[in-house]
Amino acid sequence: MAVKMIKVHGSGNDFYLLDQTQFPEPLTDAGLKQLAINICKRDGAGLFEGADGVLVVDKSEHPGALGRMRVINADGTEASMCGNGLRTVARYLGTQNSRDAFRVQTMYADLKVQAVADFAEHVPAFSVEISPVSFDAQTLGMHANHEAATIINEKIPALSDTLKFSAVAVPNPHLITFVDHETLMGPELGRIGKWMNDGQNSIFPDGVNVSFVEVLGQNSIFVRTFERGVGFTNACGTAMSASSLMYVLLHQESTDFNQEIHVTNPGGMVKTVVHQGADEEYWMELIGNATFVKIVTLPLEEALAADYSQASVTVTGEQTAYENFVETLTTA
Ligand SMILES: N[C@@H](CCC[C@H](N)C(=O)O)C(=O)O
Repeated sequence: MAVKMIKVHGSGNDFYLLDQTQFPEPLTDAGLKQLAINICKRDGAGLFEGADGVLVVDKSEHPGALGRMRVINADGTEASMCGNGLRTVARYLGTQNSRDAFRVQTMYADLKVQAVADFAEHVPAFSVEISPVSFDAQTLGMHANHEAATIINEKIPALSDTLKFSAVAVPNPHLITFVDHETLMGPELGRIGKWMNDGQNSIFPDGVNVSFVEVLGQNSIFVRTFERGVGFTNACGTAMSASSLMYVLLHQESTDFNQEIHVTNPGGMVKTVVHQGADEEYWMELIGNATFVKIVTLPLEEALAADYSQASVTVTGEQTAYENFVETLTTA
């Protein structure tokens, strides 16, 4: 049996999108994990250039949801959400069903998604809802500062003498700190990110996505992320949403809810808007590219055995358009 996957990305955070409805029976969780570990490997060991994870699309039984998205990280662990991935899944399901605005089932919520104006020619873009938000240590799987119930803009002395962290689940766990440019580009992010995701530390035993954020100007931030289950990525959509939330909450003197925030990252840019709902709950809009790079087909048995010799590929041409778009960001 052949498996068809689409290589996609949002801000350079890249995935293989696997529609399980192509199979007579969906793959088992063990099969999905093995596939993700095999095909995502970098440096020529995976399928083509590898990926940060696999986006698994399934049918949804939920009324109003056009489909379901599961996120398998490159190391085979499953994440509750993926903001950059959701935009590409929204594009995939929207095209299949000729719909512009709908919901997608994710692990904890059926999230609103919507097609928006292209970022540039052949750079289609989507807006996706990021929620639910929680600061609760139990939800985050966090054991820090003598079992503090929340950590918002506070030092975690075990991690760093100087940095102040905020821990927030959106709903996957994030640790956010605002830093100067030197710290943004320095070694601390790698040190803390690797340590918090070693599976042995007592602060985040299940791991956490760690982001360093530099404020570039009013409603303009740069986010660099070390992702749980992956490592350094070009961008992490939920991290950029969590960082935008903390930017609004901690910089009320210069910004507020419902304002568009320009978020740059090593792979490009997105826009975010932070909202506070009627019940005081926070939620974010994440708006960015949903790029389909190529379509890859290979025998399933071979993909599961990490043999890519019979893989065939059709390139869409969208990556060139995306790279041209990113070029305009650096020359603007
Ligand atoms: N890249 C994603 C997040 C993927 C999941 C993350 N690695 C985790 O384990 O929580 C995004 O764009 O949000």
